[in-house]
Amino acid sequence: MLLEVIRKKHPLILNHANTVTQQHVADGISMLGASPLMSQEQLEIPEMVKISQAVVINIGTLQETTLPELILMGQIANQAEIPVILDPVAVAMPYRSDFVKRLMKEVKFDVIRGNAAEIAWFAGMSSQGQGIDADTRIEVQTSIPKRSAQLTEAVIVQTGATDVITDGKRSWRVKNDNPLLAVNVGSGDLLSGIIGSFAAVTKDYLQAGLEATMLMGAAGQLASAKVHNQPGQLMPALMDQLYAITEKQIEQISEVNEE
Ligand SMILES: Nc1ncnc2c1ncn2[C@@H]1O[C@H](COP(=O)(O)OP(=O)(O)OP(=O)(O)O)[C@@H](O)[C@H]1O
Ligand SMILES: Cc1ncsc1CCO
Ligand SMILES: [Mg+2]
Repeated sequence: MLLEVIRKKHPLILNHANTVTQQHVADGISMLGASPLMSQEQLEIPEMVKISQAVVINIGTLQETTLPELILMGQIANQAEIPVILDPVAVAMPYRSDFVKRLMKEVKFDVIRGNAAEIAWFAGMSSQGQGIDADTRIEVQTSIPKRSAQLTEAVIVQTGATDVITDGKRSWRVKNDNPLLAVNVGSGDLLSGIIGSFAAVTKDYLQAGLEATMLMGAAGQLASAKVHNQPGQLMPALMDQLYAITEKQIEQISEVNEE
């Protein structure tokens, strides 16, 4: 298991976060044992990527003027062979689709983490979801994330009531009992940062995606049990669990099936 490796190595995770949830992302990465760094300035990107062990690009509050910075971030990381994770927030909206196409022309992404509507877009399916939220009707078909993985050559982590982790050949489902996570804006962004933390300590990005998703699911369940249906209390409780959770607890709590 990789969590103990993260806690020992304390890898540096460079994030282009969105401006809505970046505090949650930074806190979560730090609580679980890695080290977050947020940057949005193109001129410092080369020196920042150089000291990082993973790069996470979240397009939640994208701007046209930041595209060159994101390309530079991704390209330097690609050259340095450190993992690059994409969180394609609301990618099915036409302008965002175009933005991500231009980004993916220049940058190879190792892992893409999104909800079902976002992941379906990479498979050529045109559901536009509802802004940042997925259309839950298309959530659990493994064939769609598999196709997305094959077309992008990235590991796909599709989140929802059931999470799917796939490289297009092997696939796992992780079942969640955490509806409080779904209403907390930024839990997906946080998971993308956590995936960056796991990918930072292994070249097996499929395993990184799986273990990160299991951690989030297990920590989410422990936190949900503590806050008694008060979703506003969930984020601090989740942070406490990310800090304290053990690999043994994750194994005991997670409901994981390989397909
Ligand atoms: N209906 C649900 N039941 C249980 N868990 C869920 C449900 N929907 C999402 N989750 C969990 O919530 C976390 C975030 O996934 P979600 O699909 O909501 O991401 P997202 O839409 O990108 O969120 P955001 O944009 O707010 O960050 C994941 O860990 C996922 O397992
Ligand atoms: C609400 C919202 N809008 C843009 S990014 C974001 C956070 C969820 O990704
Ligand atoms: Mg999202």
